[in-house]
Amino acid sequence: MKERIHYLTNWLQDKVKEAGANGALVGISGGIDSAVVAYLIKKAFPEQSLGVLLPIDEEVEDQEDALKLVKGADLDYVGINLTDSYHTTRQAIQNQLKEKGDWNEEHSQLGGANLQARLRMSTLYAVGSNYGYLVVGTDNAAEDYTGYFTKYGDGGVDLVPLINMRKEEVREMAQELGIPDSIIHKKPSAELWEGQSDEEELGLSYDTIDQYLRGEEIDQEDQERLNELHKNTQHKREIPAGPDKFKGA
Ligand SMILES: Nc1ncnc2c1ncn2[C@@H]1O[C@H](COP(=O)(O)OP(=O)(O)OC[C@H]2O[C@@H]([n+]3cccc(C(=O)O)c3)[C@H](O)[C@@H]2O)[C@@H](O)[C@H]1O
Ligand SMILES: Nc1ncnc2c1ncn2[C@@H]1O[C@H](COP(=O)(O)OP(=O)(O)OP(=O)(O)O)[C@@H](O)[C@H]1O
Ligand SMILES: [Mg+2]
Repeated sequence: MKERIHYLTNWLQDKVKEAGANGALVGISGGIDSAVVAYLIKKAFPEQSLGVLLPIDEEVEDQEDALKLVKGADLDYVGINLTDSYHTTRQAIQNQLKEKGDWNEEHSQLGGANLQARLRMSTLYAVGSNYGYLVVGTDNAAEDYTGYFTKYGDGGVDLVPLINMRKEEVREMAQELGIPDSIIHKKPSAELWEGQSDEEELGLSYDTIDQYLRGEEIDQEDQERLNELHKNTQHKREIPAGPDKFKGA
């Protein structure tokens, strides 16, 4: 793991240099994926890295794990509360669509969740452009394979250092980096609604997804679910589709 940490640190330095950028930032949720990225960018750019805390329906001061993390990593940080922006935008959308008679209540939870992820993405880019920093994402191999991220939300980033790492490898790296156990053993959650759990929503455990990613066989029912998730989210792993060049007159 030490070598892999060294490899990713060098890779981050190379990519930032290639881009002519000054450093890197990451959104800090208090979960393990952003914790590992936080430690990596601090190693790569000790004086030119930033953690960004973006609570929605919570005060910055109440983001205990996120604050513990940035302090433990000795990472410079900023907290920007997006609660008002989120509710104002969501309410405006809902009001107008209700007025048109088109509001779809069934889609509203997921719509709100994805709006949160995209507001965070817009904020990270605005902060990044202030410092000349690249936006570093936290998606791992399991999330990438299942498409478990918001297109242009948490998936909208410049660099994805953990993209080849299974969740078990992220945990192992977190241990090596000295990330607190309370963060490592926390139940994975996007926290986009009350009680959300990655594994419940996916219908698969990370252990099962990791097993598949290690090239091992998994239950047929799990394999079918995994195939369905992967197939339905293919569009998220590609650049937007455009037609072939028009060859007519
Ligand atoms: N075939 C296709 N070709 C091109 N575009 C296609 C498409 N099918 C859908 N789309 C587009 O994609 C949209 C659906 O994708 P998307 O907007 O991403 O939304 P969707 O995949 O429905 O939901 C995002 C999922 O990621 C999870 N998530 C989000 C954020 C963070 C985390 C976390 O772990 O922290 C997890 C979230 O809980 C949810 O399960 C559609 O509304 C449509 O615009
Ligand atoms: N409150 C928040 N403030 C800043 N960034 C956030 C916040 N919530 C989510 N994010 C960003 O969205 C990313 C996706 O969340 P995700 O839940 O997949 O990762 P995680 O919380 O780090 O780990 P885990 O998957 O184990 O919960 C986070 O890693 C983080 O960069
Ligand atoms: Mg999380």
